[in-house]
Amino acid sequence: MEANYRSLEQELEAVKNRKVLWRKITAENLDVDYGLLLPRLLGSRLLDRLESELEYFTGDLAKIFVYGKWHPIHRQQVAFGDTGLTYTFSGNTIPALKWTPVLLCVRDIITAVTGHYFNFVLINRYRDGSDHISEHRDDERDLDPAAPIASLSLGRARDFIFKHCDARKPEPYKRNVSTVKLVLEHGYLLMMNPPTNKMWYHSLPPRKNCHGVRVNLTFRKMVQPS
Ligand SMILES: O=C(O)CCC(=O)C(=O)O
Ligand SMILES: [Fe+2]
Repeated sequence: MEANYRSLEQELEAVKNRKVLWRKITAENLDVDYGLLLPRLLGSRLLDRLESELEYFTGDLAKIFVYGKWHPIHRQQVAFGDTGLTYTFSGNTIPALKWTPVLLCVRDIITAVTGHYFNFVLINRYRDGSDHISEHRDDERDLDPAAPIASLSLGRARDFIFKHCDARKPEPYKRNVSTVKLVLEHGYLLMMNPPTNKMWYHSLPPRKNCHGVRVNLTFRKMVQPS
């Protein structure tokens, strides 16, 4: 009775030919594309697989160092990538674990659909609406500044907010630049294209009434260790 059964990897492979209908959103120095990559059931199958096979970092790798103190992160986190890559952000350095077959498969479909190459993925797991990520820019030295970041969302939909750096400044430097809000939904891919991460902060704020897990995969291009 296996004739009609296709493995997750085979199903993902078929997405390589998918024509994503992108919605482009632009503002001053902000350039993002947003579109459905994985049909609902396939997205759920992928989420189930990640939920059963991923183990998230613990201990020092699940902390950040800000304002002179170590803090636990308000979400779970793990990273995979090419051998030897590390990612230093928020005062901590995390290593890339060896790619799993399914993560390589997802990376390759994103490359097929977008034309961009990635050697690293940071995975964030939000257990419920109290897990979140604060305003930040992904502009670290380890990242290739000319490459986009591809962010795949699975599970519970969450608000995602972009804020221009000048809108965060104190008076009289502050400028009134409107925030850009998106709801990141199950199966959708968000491309953050340069120079977005130079000028715009982004966050996934806590949402008290949101119950359920969200897993987000941000595929990135790191500059190789020299
Ligand atoms: O969970 C998300 O959608 C975004 C995560 C993020 O911004 C990051 O890992 O840098
Ligand atoms: Fe980010």
